[in-house]
Amino acid sequence: MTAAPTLPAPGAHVTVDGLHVHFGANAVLHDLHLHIAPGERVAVVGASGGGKTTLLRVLAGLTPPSHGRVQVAQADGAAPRVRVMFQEDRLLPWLRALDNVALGLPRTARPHALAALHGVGLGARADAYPHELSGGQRQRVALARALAHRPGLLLLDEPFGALDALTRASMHTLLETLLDDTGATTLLITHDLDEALKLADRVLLLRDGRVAEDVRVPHARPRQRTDVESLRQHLEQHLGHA
Ligand SMILES: Nc1ncnc2c1ncn2[C@@H]1O[C@H](COP(=O)(O)OP(=O)(O)OP(=O)(O)O)[C@@H](O)[C@H]1O
Repeated sequence: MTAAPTLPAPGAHVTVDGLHVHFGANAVLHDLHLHIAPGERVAVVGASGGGKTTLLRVLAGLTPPSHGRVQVAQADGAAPRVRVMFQEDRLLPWLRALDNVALGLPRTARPHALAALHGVGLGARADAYPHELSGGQRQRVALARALAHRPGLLLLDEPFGALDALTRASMHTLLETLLDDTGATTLLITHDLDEALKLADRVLLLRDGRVAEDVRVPHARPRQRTDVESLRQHLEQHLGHA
């Protein structure tokens, strides 16, 4: 019998070598190289249309590379579990919150799905349909669904972009706690430099289809604004030219 995936997966290792993605004549990613260590949290920023979502989709296996090598590997050799969370929650409207979280998990993992829902503070709303939840609550269900699969690699595409500032701030705190618990390697696409500097260990700036800047964020938690202010200014300056 196959065991239910109830144990945390160690973070996956990501290797991208010489990645090119073309859509017809449009060369979106051009000789991109990237290594992400297990458990690392990387934010990706850059101009609109600069290829951030394309990179995420390649890592998710949704867009094939035109050239190059992309590898997502678990340290223990297990098949990597990759989950994606988008700006819109993509919950199935006809399924209750718990059923949305449990979708794709074996029946034996249902208690685990409920635990994930508790983890995002929505254990009491397990029977609610998506339309009965607020936007922030639906994103929390989406986050529980992503994490219930114990991903080795969590890919987040502007997951909090549609939320108000207060809800976004509480989602940041929640995400940090949950990532500390799961150890998932994380790639976060964001337009918000403050969000990038708050949540990530590294910030990558994409320009001309490549990684133009790769900066490490000081590790102190909670981070003080002064720790990251010079980094923010540095990235802002480069974003201006992205
Ligand atoms: N399936 C596709 N077919 C053709 N062109 C595509 C496809 N997907 C993306 N593109 C093009 O690739 C380029 C990069 O798009 P992508 O969504 O990766 O950028 P982005 O950096 O995520 O942008 P944004 O910050 O606005 O979300 C754009 O010019 C876009 O039109």
